[in-house]
Amino acid sequence: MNRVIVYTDPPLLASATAARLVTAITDLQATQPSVAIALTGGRTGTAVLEHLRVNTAATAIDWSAVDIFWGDERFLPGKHPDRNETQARAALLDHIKIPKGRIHAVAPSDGPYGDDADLAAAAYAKELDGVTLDILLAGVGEEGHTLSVFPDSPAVHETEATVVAVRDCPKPPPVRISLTLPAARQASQVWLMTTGTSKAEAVTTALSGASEVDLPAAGAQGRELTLWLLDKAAAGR
Ligand SMILES: O=C1O[C@H](COP(=O)(O)O)[C@@H](O)[C@H](O)[C@H]1O
Repeated sequence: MNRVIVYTDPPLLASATAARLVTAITDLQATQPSVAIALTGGRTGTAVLEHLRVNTAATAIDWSAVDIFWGDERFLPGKHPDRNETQARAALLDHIKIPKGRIHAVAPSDGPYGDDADLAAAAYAKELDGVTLDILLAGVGEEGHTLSVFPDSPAVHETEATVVAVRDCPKPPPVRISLTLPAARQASQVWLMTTGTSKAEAVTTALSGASEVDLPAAGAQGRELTLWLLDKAAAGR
C-alpha cells in the first residue's frame, strides 16, 4: 500500500514523523519482543531524530528492545561528522538508554576492514542476515536516489546482494555502503521522507510510475506499506 502525507513545512514534517515513529515503535513493542529500524542520514532524517529526542511520548519506547541499523552510510573514518552514524548519535542515540549491542553501525573506513568498502559491505550484509526491518527510513535525492542507490548506477542493477559498496557517487562522499532496492523491499514498511522544491520533480516522477533504474526511490517499497512523507514544497508538482 502506498500513502502520501503532506505537511506544511519541514519542521512539522520532522516533528510529526517523530510522533509517528513513537506510535509505530510502541505499537510493535506491544506485540513482538524487539523492533528493527533502519535510519537514514541527510537533513530530514536527522531532524526527525532530533524531534524524537525531545518528544516526551518517546519515553514510552523501550530502547533496550530496539535494534538500530542504517539504510546507507557514507564510507568515512569513524566519528567523521559526515557519517550518518555520527549524526544519528548526536541527534538521538547518545541521549537514550540503548544497549551498545543494539546499534548496528556500518564499519567506518578506518575500522576492522580498513578502506575495503566491499569487505565492509559484506560484513554489514552478515549483520542484517535474518533481520526483518520493521521500518526503513529513507531520504530522496534531487536526482531520485534513495539510500545510496543512484540512478543508472551499478547498485540500482543489483539483484542478488542485500548490501553493496557504492563508488563514484555523484553526491559526496564518493564511496558509500548501501542496502540495495531488493533488500529495501524486504522491510515491512518504508518511509520515504523529503522536503523542498528541489525534490518535487523526483517525487512526482517516482509517484507517476518511473522505473527504479531512472529513479531509485520509485523502487523502494515496503512489503506492507510505503509512506511518502513530504512537505508542501516537495509535493508541489
Ligand atoms: O547522502 C545522503 O542523503 C540522502 C538525502 O539527504 P537530504 O539531506 O537531501 O535529506 C539521505 O537519505 C542518505 O541517507 C544520505 O546518505
